[in-house]
Formats: sequence, structure tokens, C-alpha cells
Amino acid sequence: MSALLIGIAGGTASGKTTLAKTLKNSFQDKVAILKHDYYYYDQSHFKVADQDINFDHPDSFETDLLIKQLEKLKEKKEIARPVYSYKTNNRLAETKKVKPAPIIIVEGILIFHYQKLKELFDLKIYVDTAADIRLLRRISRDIKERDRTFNSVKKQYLSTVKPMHQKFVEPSKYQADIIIPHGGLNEIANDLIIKKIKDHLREN
Ligand SMILES: Nc1ncnc2c1ncn2[C@@H]1O[C@H](COP(=O)(O)OP(=O)(O)O)[C@@H](O)[C@H]1O
Ligand SMILES: Nc1ccn([C@@H]2O[C@H](COP(=O)(O)O)[C@@H](O)[C@H]2O)c(=O)n1
Repeated sequence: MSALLIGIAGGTASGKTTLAKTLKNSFQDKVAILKHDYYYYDQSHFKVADQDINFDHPDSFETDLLIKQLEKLKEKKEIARPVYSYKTNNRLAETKKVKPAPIIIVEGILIFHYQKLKELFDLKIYVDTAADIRLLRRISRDIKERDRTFNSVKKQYLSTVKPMHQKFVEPSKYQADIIIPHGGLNEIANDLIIKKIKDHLREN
């Protein structure tokens, strides 16, 4: 069976992880998930509190490594993916094994920006959620899960997240096959994607 590669893009806190988790819950071991965020370059030499680093520019990621590892998974070979910490801006010494699976999901804000990566996807999904909703979600998520303060999220959003979204993320929406409104819990859209995956599993 050849793997079906699904790309899930969208702005920060749009609901990409939520959608990927829904698909994982539906298909369990048949799904492997890779986040582009695992492939951030190590920036631990900067202090997190400063947040002057631009994490939203396409050059912040080691995308070549992601492409190489995706090609291995397609060849049914296990990979050792990087592990990244948002708390320390650090790629950790450890790696995590990812087994090949018939459905491979890649999610990230910028995955449709890179021509070579984009061409690997059989299905490209863009989760489209209004900027104000995303910002509210990001504030609570980053404070709760990524060790940030309200002021650091605000500063980072205005200096890099918002301008990079407008320059790189939003234009990549038009590379998608499907644009899903209202974030990651759009049941009708989720059901359509689940049907597409079931068809692939049945036919291959
Ligand atoms: N449809 C939704 N309604 C309410 N909250 C949501 C919805 N989708 C996602 N969230 C919440 O918003 C935050 C960001 O969602 P997440 O899926 O992690 O976004 P992304 O992966 O795009 O950054 C999380 O705390 C998540 O629980
Ligand atoms: N050390 C880091 C690395 C990334 N970010 C931010 O994460 C966002 C992407 O992740 P989503 O789950 O929100 O899609 C991106 O907008 C980066 O600004 C960070 O804050 N710190």
C-alpha cells in the first residue's frame, strides 16, 4: 500500500493539531503525524523571554530534513524525528521513532510555502480561522503550555507572527485543495476528509 500524504496548514492556533488529532483518533495506528515544528533550528542561545527571534519565517525550519524523513517513511522505513521544546527554543538531544503508516499527516503554518515539500502531498488542507480567534487561542495556549507571559505573546505577535502570517502563511492558502473554515472542529469538513482516507485505505 502506498502512503497517503496529507498536509495540514493554517495560521498559528487555527486548529491544525486539533484536526490532526481527530484523524489520528479515527484511524489510530494507520496514522503517523509529523509537525514541521519538530524541525525548528535550535535557537536556545536566545532567551525565551526576549522573544525577538522570528519563528514564523520559512528559514527558521530545517525543511530539507523533514523532506528527507518523509521520503523515508514513504519507502516504509522507520525514522528518528527531532524533538523540539517551545519552552527553551531548543532541539533536544533525544529523538523519537516514527513508524511508517498508510496515512502520513504533516502539519505546520508554512508547509505549503516550499515547492519541494508541497509536491509531496496528495491532499493539501488549509485550516482557515479568523485572526482574532487565533490570537485569543494563542494567548491562552502559550501561557498554559509554552511558558510564555501575556506581554511576550503580545510582543511576538505584533513583531513577527502577524507580519509573517500576512507575507507567507495567508498567501499559501491558495495552494490548498481544501480550505476549512472555523478551525479544527468543523464536523462536516472532518467527515469529508475521513471519507477520503477510508477510500484510500480500501483501494490500496
Ligand atoms: N474549533 C475550536 N474551538 C475552540 N477551541 C479550539 C478549536 N480548535 C482548536 N482550539 C483550541 O485552540 C488552541 C490551538 O489549537 P491547535 O489545534 O493547537 O492549533 P494549531 O495546531 O493550528 O496551532 C488549542 O488550545 C485548542 O484546544
Ligand atoms: N520556540 C518557538 C517556536 C515556535 N513558536 C511559534 O509557534 C507557532 C507555530 O506553532 P502553531 O502550533 O501555533 O502552529 C509560530 O507562530 C511560532 O511563532 C514559538 O513561539 N516559539
